[in-house]
Amino acid sequence: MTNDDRGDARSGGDGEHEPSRWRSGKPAPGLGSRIGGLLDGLPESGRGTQARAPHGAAGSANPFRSRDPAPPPPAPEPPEAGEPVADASPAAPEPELAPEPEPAPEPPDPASASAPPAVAPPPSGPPLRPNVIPFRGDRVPSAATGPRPPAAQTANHGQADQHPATTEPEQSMYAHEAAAPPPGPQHPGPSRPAPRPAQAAPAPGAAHAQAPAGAGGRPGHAFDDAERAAVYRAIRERRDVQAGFRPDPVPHDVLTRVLEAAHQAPSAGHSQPWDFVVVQDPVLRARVRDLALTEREEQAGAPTGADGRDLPGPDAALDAPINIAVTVDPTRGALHAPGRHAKPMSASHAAALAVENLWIAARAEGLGVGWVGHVGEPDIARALELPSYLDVVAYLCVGLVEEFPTEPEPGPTGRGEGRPLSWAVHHDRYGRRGLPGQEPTTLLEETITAIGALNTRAVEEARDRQNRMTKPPGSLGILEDVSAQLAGLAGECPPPIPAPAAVAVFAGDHGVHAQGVSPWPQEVTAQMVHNFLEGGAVVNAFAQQVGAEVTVVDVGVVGDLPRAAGLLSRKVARGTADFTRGPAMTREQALQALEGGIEIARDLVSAGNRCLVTGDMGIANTTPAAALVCAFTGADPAQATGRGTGVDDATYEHKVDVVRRALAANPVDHEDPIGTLAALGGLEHAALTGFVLGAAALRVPVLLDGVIAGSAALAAAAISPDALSACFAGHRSSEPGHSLTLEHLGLYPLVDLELRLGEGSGALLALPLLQAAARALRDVATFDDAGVSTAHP
Ligand SMILES: Cc1cc2ncn([C@H]3O[C@H](COP(=O)(O)O)[C@@H](O)[C@H]3O)c2cc1C
Ligand SMILES: O=C(O)c1cccnc1
Repeated sequence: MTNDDRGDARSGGDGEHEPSRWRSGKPAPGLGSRIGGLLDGLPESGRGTQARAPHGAAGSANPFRSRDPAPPPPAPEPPEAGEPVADASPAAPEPELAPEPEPAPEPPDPASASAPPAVAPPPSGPPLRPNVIPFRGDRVPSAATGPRPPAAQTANHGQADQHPATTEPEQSMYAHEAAAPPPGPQHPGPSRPAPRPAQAAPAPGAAHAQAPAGAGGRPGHAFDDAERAAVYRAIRERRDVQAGFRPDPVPHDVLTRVLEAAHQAPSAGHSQPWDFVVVQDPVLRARVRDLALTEREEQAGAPTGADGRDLPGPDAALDAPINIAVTVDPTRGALHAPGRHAKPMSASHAAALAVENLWIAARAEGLGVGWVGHVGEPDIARALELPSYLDVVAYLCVGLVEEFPTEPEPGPTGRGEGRPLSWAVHHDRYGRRGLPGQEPTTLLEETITAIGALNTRAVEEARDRQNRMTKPPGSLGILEDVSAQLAGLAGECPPPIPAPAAVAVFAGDHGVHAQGVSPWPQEVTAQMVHNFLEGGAVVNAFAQQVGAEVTVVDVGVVGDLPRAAGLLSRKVARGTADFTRGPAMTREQALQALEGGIEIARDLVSAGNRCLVTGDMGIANTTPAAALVCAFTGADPAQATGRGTGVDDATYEHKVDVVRRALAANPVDHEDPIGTLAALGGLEHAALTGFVLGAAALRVPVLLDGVIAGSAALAAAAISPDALSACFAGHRSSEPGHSLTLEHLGLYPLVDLELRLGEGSGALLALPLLQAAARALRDVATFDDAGVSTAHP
């Protein structure tokens, strides 16, 4: 890195480039009008950055875009002054992940060594939580019971739960029933078979299942408060327990009740296709343990960077006093049982439901259950010498445990918080997301709304700490800016170390390849995807070196790709159209790819990753990247176009002309960044744009690779300027369009090694720098702490 380079980057960006209209900070051009009133009706504080000052020389909201000595104007505070955008981060509580109210006291659980917190009643105020029962029994919601605004609905819950008998009818979720009894039998009628008598030890409270409606002081079929709380508690506190089993025997009656619960699972045609092989023989359990050990060793060398150490300990099969293999016989039941032929998986689904019943009942009994999920089922079937017509659905380790983990089982990275419910609920059409009673939004709308500026308080704390750290002020150079940006992004100082990291390599093909802009045949895109999956590409080597995981995403490869671990199929189209003749993509295709990128960011973060790294693969993709750079920065094609994989002079001239013709064929609408992306980008560029927006919404840093990622970041910043708060330029590519991009966005490249590869290679090399910056802020002692004298004034 030279001083000259630094000087360039410090200038903050406008240079000779016309200050682009993309940086005007206006509401994201075209979004509101073109994708259905994106910002309409949002409160000012919920508009993300759309109404705020833009980045860049004209008034940067991000103090790191420029290294000018003059202090930039303070960034506006995010909606909750001084706080991270809590509801945008999976690390911060989502509405449904809100802290539990104080647990109600309850008698200690005799079967569990340490009594877990008692279940709390549903909260009495907003926000909406899952695990509430808006409607009871099996009746369809009527107008009277249909979704209500969240506040009213939750208020009803609180009141109904706390004072069911005295709740005002119009406030009660049961009001309609008080006024008019629901139709249909209140008691199990003759058409409904009476519950079967328990065959062995009846479950506690089983008698209640036969109680007439109204038991517990409530009309209808609902359980009373304590029973409902117990049901939800058992579901919520079910844990995958992989360690800490006690050798104590499991009492026969307890085990029988748990198996009885499993045996009551639903199955097509009541075929009950499961069996439960209760394994106590240490020889058999040791066989399964050995299988688990082998799997762990094999995964340690997996090419995508998965690490066998992340797998649960293999010893649970031996430590737990009982193992249970839940098997399925797909041929059991009547030949014409419903679904038998149309849905061949239905038997396995039923057996999986039996597993869940078993698991929940075991939790209620204080028994830990750990699923040995990473060993092949056929191997387990062989180890247990099962009949050939049986398949294994689950192998469970069961026993009394020292304690139940307080948090749900972590993801493969060991850090996963899981997906909030609101990400998983769709209204009518997939993609219209929201909790019951909420106005559904698209993924893109929700994402843009969540994006916010850096937290200035955390930035100031970082600056203050850096000046007190045992080093001369400013001596960590750019890394001081980096760590302060990380603090502002996280909303806390010191910020979390950006680890683990995951690189997503988005792959797509390009219609413009037909114009001869790359010396490489198009099929190299698909061939390289295979190479990534085999672990043979540069991105794999670099990811391995820096401890990142590689995920490959097919957003638009022309050819068919096989199903493979580490490959996500999100194919929007088989390549784009030739943009010298019209738009490369339709708006719908671009939106689909954008949302695909957001979804990948969400999935990687909810799996526990704390740094996202961009990667790309697509023969000819430097051509649309150059076109996007021209469109978003105002650069001329002769400035922005590079040699990509290494074209000769004649091809280079032709490539510049192709970019010029593409811009002529697709006049840029400065009010419409998504339209511009659709017209001039590629599917991987659009997905990368979504990936950047998704990371910013989650307040997780995103390390940008070269010109492909840079052109996507230009689009992301045009859609939502504060998305740049999450962006770190991993490196400076040799592609001239990339330097223009960095300058325009005011991003400072961490590495400058004349790389011109893509795939995520340059960004991965910068990962240790990003992590070191955060670690320094966290670990370096202050002068006070270390007793080191400060400089003379
Ligand atoms: C073997 C090979 C591996 C690559 N890995 C990344 N790229 C990079 O080069 C391509 C863009 O350059 P152009 O626009 O000139 O085609 C993209 O696939 C990009 O990811 C590669 C290219 C090749 C040939
Ligand atoms: O900078 C990049 O991302 C790049 C450069 C050349 C070829 N492919 C990608």
